[in-house]
Amino acid sequence: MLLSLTGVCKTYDSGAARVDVLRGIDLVLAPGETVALTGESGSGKSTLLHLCAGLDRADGGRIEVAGRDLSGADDATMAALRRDRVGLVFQQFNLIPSLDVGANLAFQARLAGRDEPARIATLADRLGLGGLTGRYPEQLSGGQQQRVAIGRTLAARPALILADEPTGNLDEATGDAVLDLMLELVAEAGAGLLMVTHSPRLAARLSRRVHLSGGRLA
Ligand SMILES: Nc1ncnc2c1ncn2[C@@H]1O[C@H](COP(=O)(O)OP(=O)(O)OP(=O)(O)O)[C@@H](O)[C@H]1O
Repeated sequence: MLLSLTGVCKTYDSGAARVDVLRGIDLVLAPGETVALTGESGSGKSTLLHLCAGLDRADGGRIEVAGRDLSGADDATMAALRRDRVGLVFQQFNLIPSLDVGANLAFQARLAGRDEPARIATLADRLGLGGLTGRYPEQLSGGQQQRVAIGRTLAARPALILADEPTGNLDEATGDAVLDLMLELVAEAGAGLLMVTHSPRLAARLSRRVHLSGGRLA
């Protein structure tokens, strides 16, 4: 299984306020599956995604990513897992401003030890960025920047992609086009995708939907 969560709990304890955000989450995601994670604002969607990415730790339960148990993993192991197996796409594009589009696209793949210039060029073309590889992020529109962010993630060939409202900053038509492309590329790679979205319309495009409410998934 690509991603497996069993009885995952998370509590935030900020002084007097104690919030049980996740109260026993069970979820499995197989290679090739695309799962939409919906839920009201504050229901814990980003928290759940961060736990799966090893950016934060659960208080209870078990999370396995690509067969590796995250509970006992140290920070270096978590970082290596993010570098080699997990791709993250966030609403903020997080591109590197001092690198041009081509270098941004190649950056994570290089970190993961996958220096594949021909693949990067193909990805850039597929993403409609072929003529823009010499530009810098500030010279791109929001939709173009998000396509670079998605391309950069996919270039590293992650087994699992975790996306937090990846098209949240884009207008509907651009968001639809970017999601189409992302789903196409994810399917070709046989990767798994867990995507947070507020949009039932976008959620309907994925192979499965789960809803977070009251700290549990339904
Ligand atoms: N570091 C933190 N310390 C304390 N409370 C936190 C922390 N991070 C998140 N929370 C709280 O945990 C709850 C879940 O937050 P989270 O960001 O996971 O929700 P979300 O479903 O992603 O929300 P949104 O859809 O608005 O982005 C919220 O009540 C939030 O205030």
